[in-house]
Order: sequence, then C-alpha cells, then structure tokens
Amino acid sequence: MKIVNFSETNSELNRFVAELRCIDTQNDRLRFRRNLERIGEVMSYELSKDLEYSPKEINTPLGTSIVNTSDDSLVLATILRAGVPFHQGFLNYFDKAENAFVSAYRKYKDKLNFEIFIEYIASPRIDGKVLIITDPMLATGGSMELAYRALLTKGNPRHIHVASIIASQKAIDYVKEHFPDDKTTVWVAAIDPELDEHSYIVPGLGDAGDLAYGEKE
Ligand SMILES: O=P(O)(O)OC[C@H]1O[C@H](OP(=O)(O)OP(=O)(O)O)[C@H](O)[C@@H]1O
Ligand SMILES: O=c1cc[nH]c(=O)[nH]1
Ligand SMILES: [Mg+2]
Repeated sequence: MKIVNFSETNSELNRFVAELRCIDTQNDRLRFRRNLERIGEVMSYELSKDLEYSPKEINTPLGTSIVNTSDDSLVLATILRAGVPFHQGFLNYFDKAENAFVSAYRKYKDKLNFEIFIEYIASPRIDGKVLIITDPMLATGGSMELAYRALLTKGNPRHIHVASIIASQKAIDYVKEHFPDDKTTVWVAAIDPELDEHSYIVPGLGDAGDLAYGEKE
C-alpha cells in the first residue's frame, strides 16, 4: 500500500499544519477551517498526478491544442463533521467530482470507552470509480473503516484514496490491515506517534470538529 506523508517534504503545507496544531492560532475558527480547506487543495493537486490521463483536442480561437486531462470518474466522500472543510478543498480542484457524505460519531459508554456509529449516508454509485475518502483526523482508524464499509454498499471502486491530515501510527497500521492493499493509497500531512487514553492523537491538534465548528453538547 502506498503511503504518502507530506511532512517528509519541506513545503508551505507544513505551515498550514502548524497553524492547525498551534494553541495560539487554532482558535481562530475561520483560519482553522480555511487551513483544512487549503491542505485539501494542495493534497488534491498532488493526488491528481496519480489519476489516468489521455490527450484531448481543445479548440482555441486561434487553433487546436492537445491537453492531457483525466478520464477518471471521481467520488469525493467525507465524514461529518470535521471532514467538511477538508472535502471542500478537494472539491475546489476536482470540481466535476460526484460527492458522498457519511456521518460517524463516537458514542461514549463512559469517559474512556466508545463505539463508532454510522447513521447517515448519501452517496452515488461508486462502481469502477476512484473513491477519495477525506477526514482530517485518523485516530484509531475506526471511523474511516466504517465509512468505507458503508460506501461499499454503493458499489466496488476501482481505487480508494484515504486522505487525512494527522494520522496516528496506529491508524496507519489499521488502514493497512483493513483496506485492500493493491488498490488503496493513503495521503497524510503528518503521522503522530501516540493516542491518549481517550483515543485522541498526541501531539495531534485536539478536536478538529469542535475547532472548526464549536463545541457540541
Ligand atoms: O479514527 P477515529 O478513532 O475513528 O477518530 C477519528 C474521527 O474523529 C473525528 O470526528 P469526531 O468523532 O470527533 O466527530 P466530529 O467531526 O463531529 O467532531 C475525526 O474527524 C474522525 O472522523
Ligand atoms: O485526535 C483526535 C481524535 C479524534 N478526533 C479528533 O478531532 N481528534
Ligand atoms: Mg470531533
């Protein structure tokens, strides 16, 4: 399985990640959402290099130009809530893509133990298409796997791209175990070493959904 970790390359994307993480900047919700979005934009550009292309004739006012454009049918799927701004970044570039939305939430039995529930899915058919599942946080990997399984009820994708911003090492191992090795690519801006007792990523950034949209009851 190909894993692309952007933190291994020096680029401006690292500053967007730093602003998401930093306690001095992350409470500016507008900036937080926009940073999720612009990481989505940069990632989608890099991911676009892995799609299939063929030459097309384009008529300009003065002649004909041959341009290689992608032939892939894309489905951009995201996991509510924190996935929404990150998803928008992908959609800014892949503006012709179809879209899917899945809800996943942690239902806590007590302070430390939770189950993940999927209650909502809105998706097109995904047979033979390139499925890109976006979620900024990959902590245990449980939400990503359940979202993927829910999306499989809509067909069999040709390729799956798992796109995240901060992943724990544990989640990377989990995705390697639970997604098809021969047709999955993982894109992450950073891989962090630990999870705390609440299964939050350490050092991570805190709760991405709350930072983007405010605390929930
Ligand atoms: O890998 P996991 O252990 O499943 O955790 C990651 C999930 O947690 C976050 O969502 P959260 O449940 O906080 O919902 P929210 O986006 O509504 O805040 C995040 O956006 C992922 O969906
Ligand atoms: O670290 C984490 C884990 C789950 N959800 C988040 O938003 N952050
Ligand atoms: Mg949250």
